[in-house]
Amino acid sequence: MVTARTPLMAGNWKMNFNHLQSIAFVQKLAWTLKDVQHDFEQVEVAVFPPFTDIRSVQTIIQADKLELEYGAQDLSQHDSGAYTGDISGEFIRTLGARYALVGHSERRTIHGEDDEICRAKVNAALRHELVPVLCVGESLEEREASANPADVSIKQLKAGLADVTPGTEIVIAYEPVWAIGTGQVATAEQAQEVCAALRGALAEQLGEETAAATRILYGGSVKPGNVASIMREPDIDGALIGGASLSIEDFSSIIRYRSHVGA
Ligand SMILES: O=C(CO)COP(=O)(O)O
Repeated sequence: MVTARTPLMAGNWKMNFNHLQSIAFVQKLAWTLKDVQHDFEQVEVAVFPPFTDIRSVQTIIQADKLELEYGAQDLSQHDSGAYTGDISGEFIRTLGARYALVGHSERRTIHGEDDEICRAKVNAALRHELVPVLCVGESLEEREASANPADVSIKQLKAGLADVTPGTEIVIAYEPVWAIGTGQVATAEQAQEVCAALRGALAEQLGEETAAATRILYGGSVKPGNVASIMREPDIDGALIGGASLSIEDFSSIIRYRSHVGA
């Protein structure tokens, strides 16, 4: 059973793996975790496949009774109708998904999604009983231009959660843009500083109780070699992993960070 702030290791596949590859990957991941006797009560594992893979991932997880969770990488802010190319939260929920990413920096920069769109998408996810994983984070220019590295993330968090009520399950992912896909991971101290500030902002917006129960993930060049030090920080409750989540070896090693020497 997943309880509040059970560490969450989430693999964001981005636009990788077609549905056949996704089947092979999820089966192999499940076997690998079974082999190492992964304890799913200690660490929750979720994958975020492309939309076209979700049905296949659902079928494998249900057929083999796997304890993996899954979610979508995005969703429409609309529920149905004339929105060519959009995917409704209702469709995603009907496929048994638990999560939906909102406002990943690649959506914000490549697809022009601003805070208002993210706010509408958070609300759409909640309307359809999906847990929104709101992604926030600053670019290098924004970090250098600001006295407080958490400013941009706090602004994005407050805007995205503007309509959320206390006690609602949400997940926050702090992903500094300069650390995504660059191999330049934030130090554990840098990540902790912003995640602690985000928890403070959550407390202001939704109250202490919700802030204390909400998982805040770090994302940006998480690898087997750096995950244990990141996970030692008190305000970091998991990781959102891009590149390394496409390798069974790396992703399962990240999931098993507790077994790393010195962890
Ligand atoms: O964007 C990310 C996850 O959402 C991070 O990607 P990388 O782990 O490849 O840096």
